Amino acid sequence: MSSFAASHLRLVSSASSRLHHQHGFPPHRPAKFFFSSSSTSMPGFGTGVALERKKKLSSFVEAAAVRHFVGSLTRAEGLRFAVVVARFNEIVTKPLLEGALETFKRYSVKEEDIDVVWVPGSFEIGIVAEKLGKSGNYHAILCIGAVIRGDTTHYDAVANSAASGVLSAGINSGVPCVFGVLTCDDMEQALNRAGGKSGNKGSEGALTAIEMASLFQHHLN
Ligand SMILES: Nc1c(NC[C@H](O)[C@H](O)[C@H](O)CO)[nH]c(=O)[nH]c1=O
Ligand SMILES: CC(=O)[C@@H](O)COP(=O)(O)O
Repeated sequence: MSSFAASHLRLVSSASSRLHHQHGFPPHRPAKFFFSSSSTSMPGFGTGVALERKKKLSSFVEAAAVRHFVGSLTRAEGLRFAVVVARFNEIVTKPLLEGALETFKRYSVKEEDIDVVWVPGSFEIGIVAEKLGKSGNYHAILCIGAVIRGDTTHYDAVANSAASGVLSAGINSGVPCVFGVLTCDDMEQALNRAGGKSGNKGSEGALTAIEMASLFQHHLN
């Protein structure tokens, strides 16, 4: 398992209903908005170490009452995803998509819970992501593209539009939209990030999509 995934697993949320009752917060959203099952704790929470530190560090006492909400990578079953992929620079976006699909599979997302939508270029990703988000059919949308610098300022326009398009799609639809669009100076940089020596950013994007989908579905719903 990658260190990225391992750190997610360590960060599984924990808090006790005792704290909930003690502090009576949030008054309007009781159990449902609260932590879900996990025996794994934030480091130091509810342990002898925490009690020891409580005595020494009054600020830690306050910190112990703070509730942490983190999406889980191990509760992906049943979550539905769309992947919006740009055909432009397909030699890069195809391996990014493959990396994403492999990662979804590895984290127990079923093939029938994933739809892949192709668009001409990264500029077109945002509008499609927003429509998919608003459809109510998906828990998260992963956006994949590769913008590679040319001779003119066209690169900046496409890269910035893709970023703001994906951001707007998430905000306007209320569904997490993940930015898996490479913005590279040359093809070598792009291929290195599509399964080459710098990893696969499509795979990383899938992990982010699972975490965000879980956060929304299991904690913020
Ligand atoms: N140059 C790149 C583009 N350009 C195409 C645009 O995304 C768009 O399809 C066109 O302007 C029509 O609206 N797309 C990329 O994904 N990557 C590029 O490097
Ligand atoms: C986005 C690009 O880099 C490319 O398609 C445009 O290249 P150019 O700036 O050389 O026209």
